[in-house]
Formats: sequence, C-alpha cells, structure tokens
Amino acid sequence: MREAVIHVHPAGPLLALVGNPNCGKTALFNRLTGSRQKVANYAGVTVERKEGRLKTAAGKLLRVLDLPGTYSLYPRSPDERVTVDVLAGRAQGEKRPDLVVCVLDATNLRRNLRLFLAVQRQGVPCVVALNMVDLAARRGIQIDTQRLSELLGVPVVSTVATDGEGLDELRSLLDNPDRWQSAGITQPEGEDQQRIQHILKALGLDALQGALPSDKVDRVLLHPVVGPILLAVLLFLLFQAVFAWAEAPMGWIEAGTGWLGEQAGALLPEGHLRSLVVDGLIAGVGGVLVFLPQILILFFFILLLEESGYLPRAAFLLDRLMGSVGLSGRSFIPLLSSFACAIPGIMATRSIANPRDRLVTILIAPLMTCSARLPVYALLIGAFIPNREVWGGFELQGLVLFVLYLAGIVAAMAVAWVLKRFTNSGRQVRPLMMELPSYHWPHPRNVLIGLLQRAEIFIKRVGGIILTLTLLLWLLSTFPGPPEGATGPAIEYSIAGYLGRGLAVIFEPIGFNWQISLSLVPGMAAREIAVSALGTVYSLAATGEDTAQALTPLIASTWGLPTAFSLLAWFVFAPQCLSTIAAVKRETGGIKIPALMLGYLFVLAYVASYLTFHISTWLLR
Ligand SMILES: Nc1nc2c(ncn2[C@@H]2O[C@H](COP(=O)(O)OP(=O)(O)OP(=O)(O)O)[C@@H](O)[C@H]2O)c(=O)[nH]1
Ligand SMILES: [Mg+2]
Repeated sequence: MREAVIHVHPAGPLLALVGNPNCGKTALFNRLTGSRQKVANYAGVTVERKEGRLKTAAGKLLRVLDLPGTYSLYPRSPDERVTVDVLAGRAQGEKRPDLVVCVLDATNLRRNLRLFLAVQRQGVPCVVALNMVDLAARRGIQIDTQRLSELLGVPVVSTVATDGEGLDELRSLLDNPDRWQSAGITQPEGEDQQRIQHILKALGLDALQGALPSDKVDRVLLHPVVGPILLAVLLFLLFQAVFAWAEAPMGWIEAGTGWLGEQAGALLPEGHLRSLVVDGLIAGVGGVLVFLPQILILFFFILLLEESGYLPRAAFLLDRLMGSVGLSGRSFIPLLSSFACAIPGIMATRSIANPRDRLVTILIAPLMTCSARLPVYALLIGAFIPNREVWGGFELQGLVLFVLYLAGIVAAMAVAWVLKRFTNSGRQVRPLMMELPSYHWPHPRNVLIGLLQRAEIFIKRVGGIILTLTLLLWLLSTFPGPPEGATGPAIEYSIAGYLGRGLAVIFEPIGFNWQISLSLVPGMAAREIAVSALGTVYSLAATGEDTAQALTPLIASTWGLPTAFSLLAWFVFAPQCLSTIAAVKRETGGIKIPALMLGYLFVLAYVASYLTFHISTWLLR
C-alpha cells in the first residue's frame, strides 16, 4: 500500500486527533477546520490521515491531522498502523505531532482510557477532549472534568462535536502551551488496568451500567430469525423507493431537457452547431442527469443506515453467511460502501486485519452494484420492463432492480467461495470482534449535507468527464462527413461508425449492435457515459424529425428483449471503470491483482451475457 502524498511543512505546529474508533474524531476535526470529511456511526470510517487547518482563539494557525481510530498502539490493520506511525514520528513526509488531542468517548471511559494512557507514555504533549458528553448525560453518566484532569495530569475539555459545544474552550486551550507542555503523569505499561480502575472509582463511575436503550432495540434487530428477515425487507423497500419516489422528479428533469432540446433545435440553424447542442449536449448529457433523483434516493437510505448505527449490526447478522464463503463480517462494511462506489469500498478494506481477507474483499468489491450502474439499469428497466404492480403493490421495475443488485452480490459470494479454495492457506477463522455503537437518530443536517455532497459529485461528473467524453464522441461521430450521394445517416461514415462496426464483431455473439459496442468504449471511463453515448449515437443516427425523441422509447422499439437482458448482465459483471482498477493498483502496490481483476471480470461478463442472450432468445422464440 502506498501512503497518500502529504505536503511537508517542517515549520508550524502540528496537532493530531487520536482516539478509539467512532469516538467522534472526524466530527471534531470537521468542526475545528471547517472540513467536510466523512462522519458515520461505525468503527473504521476514517482509514487514512486527513489534514486541515485550524485557527486558535488568538488567531494562530495550526495544522491538524484527523487519524483513523485505534484501540491500542499495537496496530492490527493497515488503517491502525497509520495512526501508530504518525504518533511515533515514523510516518512518511510527516513530523511527529507537537500536540495530541486525545478524543475520549464519555460513554465508554473504561476502554477509551487504555489508549489515552498508552498515548501519554509516548511522551507527546497531550490534552483530552471528552466527547459525547451529551450521550453520556442522557444515560445518567456525569463526569467531573476538573477531577479527571487532576487524575490524568493533563487538561480536559468536555465537548459535543456534533453541535460544537466546548470547541471554543478547546481552541483557547491551544493558545496556552504552558498548560499542556508537560506530558503528565505516566507509569509503566503493566499497571494501566489498576490505574483505570482507580480513576473510574475516584469519578464514581466504577459501577456497572444497566441495559441501554440500544440493547432493547437489538433484541429484535439482532434476533437470529427476525433480524435477517428485517434486513432483507429493508433492502427490498430501498429498491422499491428508488423507482417509486423518483418517478415524479425524473419526469420534471426529462420534461426540462426535452423542452430545452426543442428550443435549441428551433433557435439554431441546421448544421454542426445545432447537432452539437441538441444531439451531443442535450441528448447525451441531459440523458444522464435525469438519473439524479434515483441516485439521491439510494444515498438517502445509505446515509440513514450509516448514521443510525445499523451497519455493524448488519455485518454481525451476515457474519455466518460470509463465513461460509471464506470471509467474515469485517468485509461487510467495505462491500456495502461499494454500493456507492467501489473506490471508497476498496479503501475501506484497510480496516480488515487479515491480509488474505482484505485481498479477497478488494477483488470482489467491483461486483457490488455501484451508483454509476444505476443510470444504465434504470434506462434499460424503464425501456423494457413494464411499469406495473405485481403481488399486491410491489412494482415490477423495483423488483427487477433488486434482482440485479442481488445478482452482483451472489456473484461476489461465488467468487469469494472459489477463491477460498486457492487461498485457504492464508485463512484464519477468528470470531468477529466488532464494536456495536449505540443507535443515534440520524442528524437531519448530516443527511442533508451528505445528499448535497452526492449531488455535487454527480453533477461535477456530468459537467466534467461525462460532458467531455460525450463531446468527443460527437466529434468522432460527425467527422469525416458522409461522401457525396450517401443515403444512410452521417454517423455510419464517421470514425465512430467504423469503430463501432469493428467492435461489433467481438460483441455480436452476445447480442450487442454496433451502437452498444461503441458506447462501451467511453463507458470504460465512467459507466454512466454508456447512457449518454447511446443518447448521442442514436440521436445522430436518427434521420428526419424524430431527433428530439427520448432514448427510452427509442431503444425499446429497436432492441430485442434478449439484447437488453444481455446488456444488463454485462453491466452486472464487466469492469467498466478505469479508476477502480487504478485504486486496486494503488492499494495492492502492483499490477498483478488489478490485472487478475480485469481479466476475471471480463471473462465473467462475456460468459454471463452470452448465456443470457442465447437462453432468453431461445425462451422467447
Ligand atoms: N451525540 C453525539 N454524537 C456524536 C458526537 N461526536 C460524534 N458523534 C457521532 O458519532 C459518530 C462517529 O463520529 P466520527 O466523527 O465519524 O467518529 P471517528 O472517531 O472519526 O470514527 P473513525 O473514523 O471510525 O475512527 C457519528 O455518527 C457522529 O455523528 C457527540 O459529541 N455527540
Ligand atoms: Mg473518523
């Protein structure tokens, strides 16, 4: 694994946030530096160091590092190693921090203090941010910060990172180095247990806590029979919502782009400029933009799952199932993140301690249905699957989408099972040790920010790479112009036309025509581009007045059902994403694993599409 590049500032004080996983370091970091790093209610959200800048009360500038959470200074996984290396001053391109803000979760002082004592022994000046005091108070835990500060020998500030409480005090503390310069009271490692007991006793916190509200909820959600059923229902409803709720807003966007196309068509004189705007920009790029509502609905659900604290529970429920294919519940969160995008999913594998499990998880992550596949699926479903209800109220379209997601998951599990046979030597079965955070009501503000960020990412993609490649495709599809006396549409004589027909030789056996084959090429950069490429190609290929027609009815009338099914199968498996391959190369530090991934996914995609095409052709005879 290569380290992320960090700029070296030999001058200027460096502050590091250190603490157990899920104690609120990133929430604090975001507040202190004005950043928007990802915060969520499970352990292992932050997997690499992130840098920001902070202004103290007196206006001094400090560099701040947000670090992955760790339970001890004996790292077990790549993400924990990052934190331990920074603390020891071993991190590449980074000096040893001048000050550590040790973030302690006030609801779990006993465990959090272990790490604090270990950090203190490192001899770096240290202050304590006693975070989540709001949650602690709700559970009847009152901590005397003054007393805690005396017991630990370092300043203690109580904070609520989510609403900014205590941050002013923390900032002004940073202006008074004399208050934290001494390293505090340290003692040999073996005596931590007794010292923690002593501290808790002095604070009146040594009594065992009773059952928490979360435990009551878990009695249902983690029930061996009810739990998995609820999980399945939850995921099923998610896909229903993606279609049912998105219908209206998608209609508005479609109407908007359609209107725009008509206006532009009427205003601009016949010629290349009109074709560029109408066929390239509006038919191509507008065709992808229409899927924004569906993407946001999907992320709305993912954000709720992340923020509520349900995710590690789902990992726990699926541990047995994952065990049967040679993985553990540990792999669940990276795989679930891959539903958004395989790249953060692959990064999240850094929290997996076992190298063999980590590698297998990386190899199967691209089979999880990322959000870039959603436009492709939705386009084909919209065109070929009737919008009707089945079995009392379920929408058929949502059901098909659910099946497609399921196909990716089943394939991933099958691949993991096959890999188990080859990599068994590296496999150690350990019980799943995973922290179950207490449930939170998702903060509406956090969910809103998360959704806005997603919308921004998507729109930037549409305005950036999707726009660029669509325009490039328009160029290739327009030039050279048709020869004198040509009868077919101009695109058939263009570079793209020749390219498409050349590629069609490879893809004909799986039922793709030349337009589809062509759209797969720019689709390598980002899957959604396949949709905009089809929009542009079909729009250019249309002759006469029907150019402004939407893509959905167009492909519905020109492709057979087997072709549509085959293309769906292709997108379930094919490695249509160069950035994922690049991320795998970065994480595994070589080209062997990315090459293996590229190869096996292409073979799988081709075989699956071939079978789908021929079986459905035979069935629909
Ligand atoms: N109620 C309450 N929730 C908090 C507080 N601080 C953080 N949270 C929530 O706790 C969860 C974890 O916060 P993060 O900032 O992601 O935790 P982290 O320490 O960075 O976690 P890792 O990156 O996994 O090590 C999130 O759901 C936050 O919204 C707090 O003071 N009070
Ligand atoms: Mg974090």
